[in-house]
Formats: sequence, structure tokens, C-alpha cells
Amino acid sequence: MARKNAQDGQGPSVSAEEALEFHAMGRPGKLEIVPTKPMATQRDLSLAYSPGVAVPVKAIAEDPSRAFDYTTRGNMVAVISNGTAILGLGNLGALASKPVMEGKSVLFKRFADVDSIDLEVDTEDADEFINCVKFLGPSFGGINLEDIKAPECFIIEQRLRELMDIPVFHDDQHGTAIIAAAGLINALAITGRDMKTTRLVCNGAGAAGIACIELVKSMGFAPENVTLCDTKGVVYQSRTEGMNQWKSAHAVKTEARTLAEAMDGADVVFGLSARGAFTNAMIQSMAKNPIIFAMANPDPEITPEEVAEIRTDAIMATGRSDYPNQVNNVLGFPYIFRGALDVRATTINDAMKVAAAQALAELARKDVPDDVAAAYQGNRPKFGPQYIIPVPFDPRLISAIPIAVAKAAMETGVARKPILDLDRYAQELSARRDPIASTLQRIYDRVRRQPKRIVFAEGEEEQVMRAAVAYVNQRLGTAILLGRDDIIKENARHAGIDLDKPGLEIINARLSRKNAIYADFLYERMQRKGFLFRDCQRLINNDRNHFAACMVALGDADGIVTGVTRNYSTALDDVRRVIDAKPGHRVIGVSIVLARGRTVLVADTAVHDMPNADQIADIAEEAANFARRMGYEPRVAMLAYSTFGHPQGERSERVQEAVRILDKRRVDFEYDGEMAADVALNPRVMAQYPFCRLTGPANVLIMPAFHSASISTKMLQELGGSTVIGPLLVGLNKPVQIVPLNAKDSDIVNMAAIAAYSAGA
Ligand SMILES: NC(=O)C1=CN([C@@H]2O[C@H](COP(=O)(O)OP(=O)(O)OC[C@H]3O[C@@H](n4cnc5c(N)ncnc54)[C@H](OP(=O)(O)O)[C@@H]3O)[C@@H](O)[C@H]2O)C=CC1
Ligand SMILES: CC(=O)C(=O)O
Ligand SMILES: [Mg+2]
Repeated sequence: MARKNAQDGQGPSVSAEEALEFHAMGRPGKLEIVPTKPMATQRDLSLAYSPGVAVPVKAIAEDPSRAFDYTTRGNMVAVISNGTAILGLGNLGALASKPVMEGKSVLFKRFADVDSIDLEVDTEDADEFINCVKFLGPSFGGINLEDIKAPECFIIEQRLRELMDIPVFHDDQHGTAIIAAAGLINALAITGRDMKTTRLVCNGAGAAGIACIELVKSMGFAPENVTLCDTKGVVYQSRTEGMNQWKSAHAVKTEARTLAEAMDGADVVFGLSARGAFTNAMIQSMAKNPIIFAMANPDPEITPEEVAEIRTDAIMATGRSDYPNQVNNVLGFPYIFRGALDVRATTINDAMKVAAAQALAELARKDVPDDVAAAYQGNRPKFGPQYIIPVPFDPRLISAIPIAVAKAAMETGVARKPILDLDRYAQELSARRDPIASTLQRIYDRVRRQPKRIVFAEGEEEQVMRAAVAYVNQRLGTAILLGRDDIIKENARHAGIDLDKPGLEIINARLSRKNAIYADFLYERMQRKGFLFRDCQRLINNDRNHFAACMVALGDADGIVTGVTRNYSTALDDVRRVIDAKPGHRVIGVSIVLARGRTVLVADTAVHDMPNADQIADIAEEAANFARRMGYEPRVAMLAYSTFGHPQGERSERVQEAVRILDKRRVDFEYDGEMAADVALNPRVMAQYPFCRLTGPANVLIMPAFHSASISTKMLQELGGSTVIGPLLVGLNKPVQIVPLNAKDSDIVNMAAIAAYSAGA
């Protein structure tokens, strides 16, 4: 859906304040370097460093290709800029470009598991820049040049391609051209146009503009049908002002002198220039069913809303993620380098670029399967004007694009290490996907379609206010901050948080008109549990968890997030006075653990201290259901310290009994046990038990007791570098999430989104 463009150049889903806070939180910036080998003992040191390191040194000196076996080179790309054309913001210098370059590095990792480091080179002189980069070749498997302005970028890339034996790829040129070409192929098909007769205008004759028109001409556009414009207007033959050899190569014979004149009657317009460059009149003057790619970042040449006001027949794309049809090079560079690195390509040639464009265009035409639909905000997209290109979160990209690129590299003889088994390669590629990010993305997208009212019970806390603001800014629904009005406002002012926005409410429990109703409700539930009316009234007036839980129980809000100031079990006790388990369900805690690119759910991490066999079986059922709701097909391992009866012990017997109970219940998911954690998670160890009923490594781990659940997840988080989300409360009749004490704002907003998600349709 089209969204309103924000005044300040930020997208509507994030404020300037949030963007700064995001970059500053924790360790400043977006990257860190993590060793891949242990460095714990004298032996490790001897192997990793002197004397052991001398052995790979000599091996590489003898045969340079061994560097791919013994160093990071084969999976490492440098993102290099001098900051002369940062997005569409212009020449702001090398240092200012660093957030963008770090961002590109992170996207390499996130989308294609390519390790990447940003390098900002502080010179505008092309020779100096080339001289600096050319010596860096041995460190990297590829060089991604970024945000270097034209025309220097053409000289720089050309020279470095000649000088280096690894792929050198200026993303703003070729990445953009590839994605724009993919979108264009599909837009032409939808509007029934033939490339040979289609008239295209490209506004912006820089890195991106020139590369785009070169690619569309190589695909079949007639040169006389392609008009290039820049700040001086049309690039026509014999023009002298503001020209260079790259523009001259595309100068056309025409009477048109201005962009407005060029766009009159045009079929397609590419905007690779700057914010607001297209006027309503220009768009109005285009041909029927115009194709408008306004790709300037962060703000397009014209917004989809503006176009929608004047034309209903346009196919519209922008470079932004908050509109349909995001034509952005993020769809290309991670996957193109993935494919190139995997065959150790010496270069990224035209065949590889065209293969990537075609693979992208084809992907958008394919039916979207169930497990992918979630990446599309739950609206299963259908090939058409609102969907000409996949979204960056489409999980099929990681297998579809690198394969196409790798194949093209092999066919054109630039692959130093051809891939023999492409099916296996496809599986390896899918395994590189970071599953948790997709899970959270799916949750956020679903909530965005069905926004919910969430009570942030500890509304006076700074990180809770920030989370509430983020919740609203991300269009997840209404955020209610519980607390004293004056204190919330004072704390917000002090912390520089702007709470004045639609969708953010403050409720002071003590002054609420609902107090009497909530106190009656609580008294009704607690009168036979030793509570006087006065006690209930006090809890409603003074305790925000009780008040918040009543709001949700009585339909005044959809979910709660709490826990920042109170320990978990106390917060849970507060809430349980008001909210019961779902009929027929057991309340449990499930933690989502992301470790080394795989996701496992661990239960019960919050509620049952020492469950009996029946309770363990219930926990397994709840956790398996939860796994399905999160989009995983559960393979449940019932964990113990023993495996299938050895060694014997009372604690393992309870787990064995739980397995027998599940057998009797004839549950519809895979489970087995009792087994130790390594059997559950490591296929080689599991293979020693050929009768084990799990068809693969477990993705749901049922712990024999709370202490083992809690200890293992916390150890994974602290020592194993795993990301742990939760424990999430599962099985309550209303959505409640309790965050750990002192949780960060990002954790709180994730939990709020999960509460909203559980609130369902
Ligand atoms: N969606 C995406 O994936 C991508 C989008 N882009 C966007 O494309 C734009 C250009 O980037 P890039 O090519 O790297 O930058 P360059 O600096 O290399 O080129 C900029 C070009 O735009 C022209 N230009 C600037 N402002 C205007 C204007 N108001 N009207 C007409 N022409 C104008 C300049 O004209 P002149 O030559 O006269 O100075 C120049 O030709 C940026 O906004 C960037 O964000 C870039 C890469 C990827
Ligand atoms: C997306 C991108 O690379 C740019 O706007 O420069
Ligand atoms: Mg760029």
C-alpha cells in the first residue's frame, strides 16, 4: 500500500530520533568482527599464530588459490566508498558515508551470508582512490564500490577491473541496472510493450543512470528511443555544457531540451537523480499505462501518492521499502556476490548481470508458495502492476539469484572453481538464510495488516517509552503507556523522546474512569482467594500489571508487555490473577534461540519448575503448536541427560513416560526421546540411533525442568553468542508478554509485536 511521504526525508516507519538511537545503541555502528576459531589455549595460539600459521603461509605462497581454503578471502567482500554520491544526498565525504557502507556490509551478511567490511577512502582523486584499492586485492574475494559519483566512478571501476583478479562491481551502476532491468522486463510484459519500440527517458546521467540505459540498450531498446537527462536538461547531440564522454555516448538527436519535453509521450521514465525531480505535469504528459521508476533515495523523484492522484494507469516503483515495487540494488548485490564467490569468479561479467536480472524477473512471475507469502505482509502477491519485483525479504532470492549468477560465470569461463552439483548448491544456499529475522519480519508484517492496541504497563520507563514510539512508528497499532501523565511527560522530555503522535496514548491508572469496573472484576475472581475488595481496589489503583491485565481481560486493549521493572515470576503472578490459561491449554514459556544460523525453540523456560510426565507432554504439545504458528514444522526432542535409557535415572524416567503419554495421545507432530542435546541437534550423533523417529535435527527442545531450560538458554546467550527471544508466554487466554528485567527498547518492541501477533485477527 502506498504510504504518505514524511516531511523530513525519513520514511514514515522510522523517525530521525529512532534512526540515531538505533545506530547508537549498544556498540555504536552496525558491525563487529567475531573470530571463527577457538583461541583459548596455548595450542590454539600455536596453531592460529606462530608457529602454526607459518604452514598456511607457505602453502599460499606456493599456490595462491589455497588462500580460499585457509583464510577468510573466499567469503569476504569490501564495501568501498569515498562518499561523493551518498544515496541521493550528494557529496558528503568519506566519513559521512560510513553508515551507508556499514549498512551494505550488514545486508551482505543478512541476506547472503557474505562477510563484509566497509572501507571509506578519503579522496576525491580517482588516481589516488585506484591506487589505494588496487593493493587491497589479496584481502578480499570481491570489491563492491559504492556511492562514488560520476564520472570518476567509471574510470575507477574500469581501472580496478583491469588491475584486480577478483570481481570489482560498482553497485550503483550495475546493481541498480540489474534490478531496474528486471522490473522493466516485467512492467513491459504487463503493459504489452515491445522493447524495440518503447520510449524511455532516464533522468540522472550519473553512475546509476548511465549504467541503466547501457543495460536496457543491450537488452534491445533502440538508442534513438532512449533520452538521457541531467541537471541541464536533455543530453542532446552537440550539447557542450556539463558533458562528459559517458553522457556523449548516449546523446540523441532531438528537439527536446527539457525533462518535461522529453517526458511528453514517453512510455517509461527512470528517476536516478534527486527528490522531487518529476512534476505532476510531466507524469500527466506520459503515454498510456506509463512505467515510472522513481528510484532516488531516500526520497523518490515523485511519490506513489502523488502519481495516484493524477493517474490510475501507471506502474509505479521506488527505491524504498515502504511502497510496493521496491527497485533497489539490495535485491542484487548480496546474491550476485554470493554466486560469484561460490565459483571463485575472477570478475562479474555482463552474462552474470543479465542472468541475475532474468532470474529476478522470473521469480516475480512465479506463484508465491505459502511459506513465502508471509514475506509479503500476508497478502499473497500476484504478478501485476503492484508486484513486478520480489521483496528483499523473499526467502527464495538466496537460492534463485546466486545459482543463476554462478551458472553464467561457469558458462562464460570466469569460474575458477565450478560447481558440479547444482541441486546440492541450492540446498546449501537455502541453509544460509537467517530464519529468525524472517520470523520476526513475518510477525511484524501480519501485525501491520491488523494493528493492535498494546498496553506498555511500565510507561514511565525510558526504554518502554522508546519501544512504544517505535511500535507506533512501525504502524503496528496503538501504544498505551500506563503511568502518571506528568512523570511520563517529564521523563520523555528529559530523554528527548517525542510522545506527541497519533496512536500513542497515556493512561493514568489512578485517574481512569474504568477503575471501579476493573476492581469489581478482580474482586469477583479473587474474593475466595483471600482478597478483600479493598485489596483489589488497591491493586488496580497502584499496580500497573493488574490494571493492564484488566484492560486486556475486558477488551480495552489487545495485549500487554511488561517486566522491565519487576522480576518475571512476580509479573506473571500479577497477570495470572486476572487472566487464565486458554481452556484446555497449559501456560508455558518458549524461548526462540538463534544460534549459528539455525533456530530452535526451547520450552518450558518460564513457568513449570519440575514438571511431571503429564506436564512435560503438555509442554511438548503447546510448544509444537507454537512452532507451527511461527511457521516451523516441529521436530520435538524430549531432552534429558540420558539417551534412550542410558544412563538410567529417575529424572530420565519422567521424560520417557512423557514420550509414552504423547504416543497415547496420538499427537500429529514428530517427537522422540528421551535424548541428550547433542543427539537432538547433531545429525551425526543422532545417526547412532537409527530407530530415532525424528527425520532431522530437532527444532523444538523440551527441557526436563525449568532449571535446565533457564540455565541452558542463558548460557547460550552469554557464552554461545546466540540470540534469544523470550521466554514468550504461550497458552494464556489473552496475549501477555513479560520481558526480562532491564530489557532494551528493541526487545520490548519485539515482545509487543509478538503480543499483538498472538492477539490474532
Ligand atoms: N534505487 C536504487 O537502488 C538506487 C538509487 N540510486 C539513486 O540514484 C540517484 C543518483 O545516484 P548516482 O548515479 O550514484 O549519483 P551520481 O552523482 O553519479 O549522479 C547523479 C546524476 O543525477 C543528476 N541529477 C541530480 N539532481 C538532478 C535533478 N534534480 N534533475 C536532473 N538530474 C539530476 C546529476 O546531473 P549532472 O550530471 O548534471 O550533475 C547526475 O547526472 C541517487 O538519488 C541515488 O539514491 C542510486 C543507486 C541505486
Ligand atoms: C540504493 C543505493 O545504493 C543508493 O541509493 O545509492
Ligand atoms: Mg548506493
